[in-house]
Amino acid sequence: MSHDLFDSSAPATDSYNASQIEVLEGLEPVRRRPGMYIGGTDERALHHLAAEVIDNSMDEAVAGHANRIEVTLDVGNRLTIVDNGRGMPVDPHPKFPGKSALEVILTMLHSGGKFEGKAYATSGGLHGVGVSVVNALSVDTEIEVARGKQLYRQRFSRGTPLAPLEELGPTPNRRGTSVSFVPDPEIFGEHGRFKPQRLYRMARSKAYLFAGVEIRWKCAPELIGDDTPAEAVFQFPGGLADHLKEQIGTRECATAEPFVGRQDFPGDQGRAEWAIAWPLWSDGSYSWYCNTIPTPAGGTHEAGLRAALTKGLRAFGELIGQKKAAQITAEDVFNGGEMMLSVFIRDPQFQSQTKDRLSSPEAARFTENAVRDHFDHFLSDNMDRGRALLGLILERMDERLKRKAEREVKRKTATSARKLRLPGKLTDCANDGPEGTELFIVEGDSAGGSAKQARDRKTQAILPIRGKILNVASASADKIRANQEIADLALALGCGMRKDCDADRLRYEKIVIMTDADVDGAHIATLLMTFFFQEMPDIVRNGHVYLAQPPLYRLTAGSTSAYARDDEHRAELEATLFKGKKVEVGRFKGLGEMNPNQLKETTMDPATRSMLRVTLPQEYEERHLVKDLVDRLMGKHPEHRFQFIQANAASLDEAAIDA
Ligand SMILES: Nc1ncnc2c1ncn2[C@@H]1O[C@H](COP(=O)(O)OP(=O)(O)OP(=O)(O)O)[C@@H](O)[C@H]1O
Repeated sequence: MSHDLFDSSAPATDSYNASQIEVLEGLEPVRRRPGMYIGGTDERALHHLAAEVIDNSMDEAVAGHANRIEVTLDVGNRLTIVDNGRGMPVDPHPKFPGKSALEVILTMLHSGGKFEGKAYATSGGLHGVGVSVVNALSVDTEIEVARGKQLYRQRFSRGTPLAPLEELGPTPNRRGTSVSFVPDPEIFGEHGRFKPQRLYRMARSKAYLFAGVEIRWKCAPELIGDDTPAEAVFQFPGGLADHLKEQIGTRECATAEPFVGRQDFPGDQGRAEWAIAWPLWSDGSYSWYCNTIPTPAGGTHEAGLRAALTKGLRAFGELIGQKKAAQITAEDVFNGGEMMLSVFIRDPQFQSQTKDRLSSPEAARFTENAVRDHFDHFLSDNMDRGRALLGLILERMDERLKRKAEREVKRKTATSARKLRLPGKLTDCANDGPEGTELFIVEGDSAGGSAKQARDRKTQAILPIRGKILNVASASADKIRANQEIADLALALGCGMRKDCDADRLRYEKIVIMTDADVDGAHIATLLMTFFFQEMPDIVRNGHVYLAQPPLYRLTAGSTSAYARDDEHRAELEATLFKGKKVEVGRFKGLGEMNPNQLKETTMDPATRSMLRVTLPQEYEERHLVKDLVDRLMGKHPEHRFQFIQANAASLDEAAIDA
């Protein structure tokens, strides 16, 4: 059966067929779009490669299989991470004949041992993507595995194995994995080099997060430029508390001891550890982790901590009769605090492969419950300590409320002061600030009345002007200054005139000249444009001035009706929409004749109206001739006008002469 849609005479689509549908295999998608996997190709992304490999060794440690990790940066931008864990599996993979598990891990996305929670309980790895991405984006990767007293090795370049897995012979005293790689300059550029200081900090913070691991840092001396040591050993039996102590140094805090704790979640679901202090002077510092992965953007574990601390302080306030404490917000508790929170949970969910933010919903409840109990004890076991902390937080709360009240007063006085200076006949819009607001300059009071009803009160202001305003091109400066209409206009716009004109101070985003669609209306619009050009040229140049396009006719036939801007538009509508129909034509004598709904629909509502933006003719503007043109057309000497009309008459079409 034939159908128009399948018509063979349709334009050829031969080139769009199965051959156009690509499936990126293996690690190709990673090289094509590295950003999807590591968040870009900048310095941060480069260091993300290091984090992926270190995280794998940390997962081995947290699972109880490793207690030592070495991080070594060598010349040639080579980074090597060695652990003494179980070693990546090397046996042939049952699903991929001829390939070892190691090769599968390194060359296939979504291969890993952390999906099921059998080999690891609370791991940072979960997507099975990390080390294969590192491999794809490295020009030289070398993996060594010591397992079952045997040593194995395989090398790769840009994700492709250079040879099959080699068995190198016995290694009786060694076990674990070594991953050594050089990031690909094709991806990260020639300048994409590891920064010793960044790696050093990364290695150190990992050690704080898990007391059961020792991390050794080594860096080729020629790479060390700053005060980063070339060698260091990190082990922190006190975990986060050690880290916090170092960070606080000798600063005085609200409580002599920090709030430090650790709590398992019920049902073997993981645990939370935290270390928090409130120095008297601090800008605040926050470190959140999940399964040793830093989550700088926070997430659900952080939300749980917020809730626990805020509710805990409010409850303590109630306990000691401090009613004010009910108004404490998380902002009061967090601002100026130095906080570290590390949770370990099963099967965590992050917002992306770069794991910046934890999104597992259960982490909020687990963390809140775990912390809350300890915090209640921290406050009430030693009442002086509780009072001291509550005192500091209440001070911060008072400051916040004071700032808020001041802002409120400032805002109010600013608005009322401004309102005082505004002309009486201006009907202003409710929104403060120019964004999205419009001033309609309307001809005559009756049109002003309709416009007031038709406007959007929030964003549209109305300024009615009476009849023809002064022609500024032929008036003296004194006369202009003395003119009330112009003074009102200038006040409403707020941007100053002549030398003082500053388009940035304009009180509205758009100024819309809305006059009747007749000769008088055109004359008034011309006078206004002359005014803007001469007195406030920048607001024209910056495109703030518009001409409304009210219709001249309303055409009706039965239940169909439409508006026509001018005679030409009317003829067009009669020949199309109303073709063959008996049309009733109504002519609007002025804007004031339209009812507010019609005015809104045709001329004022941004969704349905059309407007013209007033611009300066480019070729005149470039030659600084606009002023000259305006003077000739609008200035004191009628003979110049006459000459202009004679010279240009041929180009004026009949319709214009008609008008
Ligand atoms: N140092 C290591 N020791 C033991 N096994 C490892 C080591 N590094 C990686 N593996 C194994 O390789 C698998 C794949 O690692 P990969 O880094 O690709 O992903 P992942 O850690 O599972 O998840 P993610 O993509 O979230 O990092 C791991 O799940 C683990 O089974």
